[in-house]
Amino acid sequence: MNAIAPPRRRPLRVAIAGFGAIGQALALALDRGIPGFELSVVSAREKPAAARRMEQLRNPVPVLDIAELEPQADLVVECAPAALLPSIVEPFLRAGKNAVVISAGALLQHDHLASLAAQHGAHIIVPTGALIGLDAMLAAAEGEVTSVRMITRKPVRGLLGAPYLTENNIRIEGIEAPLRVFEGTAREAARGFPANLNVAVALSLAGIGPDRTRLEIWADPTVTRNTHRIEVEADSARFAMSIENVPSDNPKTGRITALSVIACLRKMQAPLRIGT
Ligand SMILES: NC(=O)C1=CN([C@@H]2O[C@H](COP(=O)(O)OP(=O)(O)OC[C@H]3O[C@@H](n4cnc5c(N)ncnc54)[C@H](O)[C@@H]3O)[C@@H](O)[C@H]2O)C=CC1
Ligand SMILES: O=C([O-])CC(=O)C(=O)O
Repeated sequence: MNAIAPPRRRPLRVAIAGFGAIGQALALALDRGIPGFELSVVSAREKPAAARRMEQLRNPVPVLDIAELEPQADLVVECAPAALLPSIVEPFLRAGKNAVVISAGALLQHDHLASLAAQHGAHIIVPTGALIGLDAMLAAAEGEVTSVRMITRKPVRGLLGAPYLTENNIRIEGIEAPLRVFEGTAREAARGFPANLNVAVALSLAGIGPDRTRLEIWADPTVTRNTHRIEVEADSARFAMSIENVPSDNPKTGRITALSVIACLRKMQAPLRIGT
């Protein structure tokens, strides 16, 4: 007797909102093939430039405005400037569709998004991104966590333009030794460094929240990589981890970030899923 073949589900159509360092790398990966997904549409600020970048794909897709994405896709991957987060994900959540969010820092200013997802049976998924160890952080947070501390060191050009530096008149151009530019909570860091500290917010959401997660930021002319060290004290374990990220075309963004999004999508459809 022939075995009955399981029904073949059609691939999930992916919209990429933001066609920059992360968006382009993800588009190329989807174009090469991630099982269970197909790229259906992207959004970019400058359409002619995006159309030129689209030529790198074997199967080019339309470049539309953010407001036009939802009907064209089953899932959105947000990889745009943080301020655009609500306009990108709200239409998808309202339609009961999932959103992968990489501008994690902006979630703190828009906590209605999680309620919106719950109301419509949708999910917001935050990949580990440029960080390390969210699996251990999530597991430890099932028990008692006493402290979470993160120390970030970035080359000067990875921090230039951060509102906290401007508001506090902190000049980092031309410094010759490491300078600690911030000490505070993940919530304060997200406000002051919106394009730099998504990782601290992701860590805090996995662990003990943005008001108890402590953070130091150093502008460091001696490093070439964005470096994050995490130190956690919990009743289940003590752990310390660090990651040194090779910058992508965008000096503020580590190359591993796009790879984390690709791995996150792959895991969503995988028959065998590894990690918390
Ligand atoms: N969670 C994490 O670990 C990390 C998160 N990030 C965050 O991810 C986001 C994307 O980062 P990158 O790809 O490096 O940025 P990027 O600056 O290279 O790309 C952003 C893209 O969004 C596009 N864009 C701007 N306005 C738009 C509009 N109105 N409509 C459509 N597209 C628009 C820009 O043209 C640009 O191509 C940023 O918010 C960044 O802070 C970055 C690194 C790590
Ligand atoms: O390390 C990186 O590549 C980026 C980073 O800090 C962030 O956006 O949180």
